[in-house]
Amino acid sequence: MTFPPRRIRPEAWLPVGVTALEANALKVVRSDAHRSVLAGPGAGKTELLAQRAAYLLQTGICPSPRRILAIAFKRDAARNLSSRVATRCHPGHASRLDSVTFDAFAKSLLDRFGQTLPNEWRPTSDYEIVFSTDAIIRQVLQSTSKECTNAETAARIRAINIKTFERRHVVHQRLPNSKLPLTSWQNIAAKNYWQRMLRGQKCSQLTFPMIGRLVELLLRSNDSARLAFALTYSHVFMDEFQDITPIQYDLVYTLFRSSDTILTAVGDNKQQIMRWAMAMDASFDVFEKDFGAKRVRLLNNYRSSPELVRIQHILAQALDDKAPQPESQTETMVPGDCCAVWDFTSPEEEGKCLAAFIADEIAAHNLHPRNFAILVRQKSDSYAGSLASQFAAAGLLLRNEDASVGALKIQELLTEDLSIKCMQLLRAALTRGAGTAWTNTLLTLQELEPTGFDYSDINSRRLAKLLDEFASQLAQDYPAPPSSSKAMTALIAKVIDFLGRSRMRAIYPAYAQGNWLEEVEKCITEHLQASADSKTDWGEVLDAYDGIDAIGLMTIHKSKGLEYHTIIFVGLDDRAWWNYSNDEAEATAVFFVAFTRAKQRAIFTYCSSRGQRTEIQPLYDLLTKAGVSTVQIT
Ligand SMILES: Nc1ncnc2c1ncn2[C@@H]1O[C@H](COP(=O)(O)OP(=O)(O)OP(=O)(O)O)[C@@H](O)[C@H]1O
Repeated sequence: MTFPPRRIRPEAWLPVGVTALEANALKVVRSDAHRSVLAGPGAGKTELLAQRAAYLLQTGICPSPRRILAIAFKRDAARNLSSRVATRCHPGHASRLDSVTFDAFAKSLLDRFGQTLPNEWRPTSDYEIVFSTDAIIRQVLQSTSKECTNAETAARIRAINIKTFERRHVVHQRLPNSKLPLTSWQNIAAKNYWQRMLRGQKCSQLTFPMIGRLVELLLRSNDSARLAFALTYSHVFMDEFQDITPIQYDLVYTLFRSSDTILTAVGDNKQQIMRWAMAMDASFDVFEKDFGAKRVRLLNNYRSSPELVRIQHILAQALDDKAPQPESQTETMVPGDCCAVWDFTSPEEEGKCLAAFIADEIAAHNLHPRNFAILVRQKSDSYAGSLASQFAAAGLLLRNEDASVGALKIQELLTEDLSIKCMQLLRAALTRGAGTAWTNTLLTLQELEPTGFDYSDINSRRLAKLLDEFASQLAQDYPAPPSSSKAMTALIAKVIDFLGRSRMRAIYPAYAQGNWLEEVEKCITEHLQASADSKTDWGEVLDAYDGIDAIGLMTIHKSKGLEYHTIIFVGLDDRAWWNYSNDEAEATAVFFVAFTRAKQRAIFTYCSSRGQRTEIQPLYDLLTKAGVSTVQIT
């Protein structure tokens, strides 16, 4: 694909990389007003944002040096959008899209402006990011209740639920400019908790929700910081808007409500599976009211076959009886049932049958292991062991993407920028025919240039020469993967040194936090060492690192935003869905997310030795209503 480096007239602009967009999507792409886009799975919401970025950048409607800010909830979603834009735009345009997670965005603001917070709320500049722990909350609540002179207040504080304390009483509302007024027992407890986290140790300890609240306060009370942001960003995109928390929404509101920045929010209420993590109610309604955003619906489904879309619609109606009927834009490619429940007598039989089925499908239909995903509700470890050995017996590699390597899960490590850059460089230097890796590494070097890259030939040649020299030396020093962990550590250190540690820290703020860069470096080394196990060819090692030939096993939450030819959900039983009756709506949304990852086929397995299916009967009823049959596999 070639990208125009210069401006295109808006009326001459055409979608890039897709043949067409549905009419409503095109309207949003070209819109000059706030919009909210509600659409079902596979409707092309993320694609719409990528096209809108291309439109705004290529036409100059987002004029240099102004930028687009795209905020997502997860790193892989942020990366998904930036890589779609990178394949649709000239690098000079694509580099003006900042696609970040909410947490990274809030943290970068705290790092830049945190010291301007009022005394009462100012953290130490070397603050640490922590997760709230029951032990600290318990300790704060106990000491607060002991200090209380009023017996009733003390009793109420003692009775606070530790699990929901932070959400309900600490970060539930905007912070005041001065001290928290001690007008309620909740505020007394919250104040002591803030004190403990801000000043209880040598450096402040903050959770991401606390950071969000502090940043909202600092922007509210710092006009010039707010103005700087509004001037920087002409447009803001928010994907998966159904999952936004009140903390994140308040931050967006404070930053952009009074600015000329244009906001686009896309999402699907039926895929709201983060209520446990504070996702707000009716986020689209609130946004539309506050910003005067007009709502647009998309009706196409570019992912799933017509039959899968028909079944999806029955599930969708259980979540929203007014959900419009989407229209599949793809064809059915598989013969027979595209959805079924398979009943097994034992997990061994189940593993054997699934492995044989996938192996046959790969052979018969020219599919690839990555076309399949094994999904589980949670605790992937408890399924991985036995499935992996059955799969290995059938010549298939199953990889638990949820398994930990050091401080990260494999799936998280693979979306870490440091890991991506290191693997690209190793591929470019140590494998044959790695043209794409070479190009991407050059782009990385451009991105990491200290003064910003100017796209002159002389500069491009200078970086290409640098890379060439480094790659040749690496190939000479490491003809085969090192077998000792010491040598592997030295290799990764060398690669990161070449990219430039301080530049990585400057470009990716997460790496400027504590020793996060070194933590990720350790994970990369550990995972590469494991991937190199008894292999002598660099190509095979790097493929193993990326899991290129492996079938991924992951939780439904981790599968969000992804798509596969075939998904196999293992364990449609009460034990896996143990909290089904606590929040039926959310559980049904989780089920909907799993089902809608499939392009061509969705299979659910059940094994009586793992649990009953009484509690989750409503999920089975939905499948039955859609005409999905249950097959006893013997
Ligand atoms: N206009 C289009 N033409 C062709 N294919 C498209 C179009 N829009 C999206 N797609 C493809 O359809 C699939 C789903 O798109 P996308 O991931 O953007 O959907 P989504 O609405 O964000 O999905 P979900 O909410 O389920 O994660 C992707 O493979 C994408 O490349």
